[in-house]
Amino acid sequence: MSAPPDNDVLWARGIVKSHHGTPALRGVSLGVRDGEVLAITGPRGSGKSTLLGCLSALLPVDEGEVWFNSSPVHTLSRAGRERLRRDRFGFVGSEPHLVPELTARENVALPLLLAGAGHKAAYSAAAEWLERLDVSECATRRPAELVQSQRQRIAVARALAPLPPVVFADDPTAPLHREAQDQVLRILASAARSHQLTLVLATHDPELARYADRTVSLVDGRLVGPIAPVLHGTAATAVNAVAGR
Ligand SMILES: Nc1ncnc2c1ncn2[C@@H]1O[C@H](COP(=O)(O)OP(=O)(O)OP(=O)(O)O)[C@@H](O)[C@H]1O
Repeated sequence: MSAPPDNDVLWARGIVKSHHGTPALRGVSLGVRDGEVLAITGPRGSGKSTLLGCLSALLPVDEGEVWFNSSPVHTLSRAGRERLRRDRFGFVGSEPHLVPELTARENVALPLLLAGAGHKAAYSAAAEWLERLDVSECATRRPAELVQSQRQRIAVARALAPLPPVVFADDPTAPLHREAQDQVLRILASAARSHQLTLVLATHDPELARYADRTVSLVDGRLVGPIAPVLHGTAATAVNAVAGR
């Protein structure tokens, strides 16, 4: 087994994954560099969510390897994967799953409090992120009192507030209209860049991939197109250089 390159925060090789016998990934190899904003595009059903799930330790792979910071993820137990997700990863899905009993500010402060932050620091960070996401006015309201697009902005604030090393975003702008999509993606990408977070963004809309440093495309469970899977090793250095990687 060869070790992943040092500057890749995530590294996957030959991932195969099926859902109840339906193949979703058919041998995906990919490296994500530390601090990179990477977009994974592809049509509906091409395997984007499954790839994000495998990279973010939500789903165990059927075959292949996934590494995070040079440590294997594919060999972790379920509890180990859960710990990794809780401690190191942030996640924004296409539906905002907020705690209904908590206000917006409490929802955003929650991961910080669980990570051991003091009450004052957690609440002031939460207020700051709500402001950045343009939903300060929602701070003391509960999810049921808000519209879907406000809830989604709060979910984005909650994912970013603890500044996890890697944020996974699976079609995060699905509930938003076009202008808000651009604003939220701009905030996600700029927060990632200013805090040196790695952002892995899945979207079926190639337009939205313009916020990324690099885009890879999935079709039918395979990486395709002009942007090939990231290769490593001496022989690959020239190929990657030509491809601007
Ligand atoms: N829980 C599941 N059970 C059965 N099949 C599934 C499941 N999740 C995904 N699939 C199938 O796996 C394949 C890849 O799905 P996946 O959701 O990863 O694609 P996607 O590119 O993210 O699609 P979308 O853009 O619609 O979210 C599809 O054929 C899909 O129907």
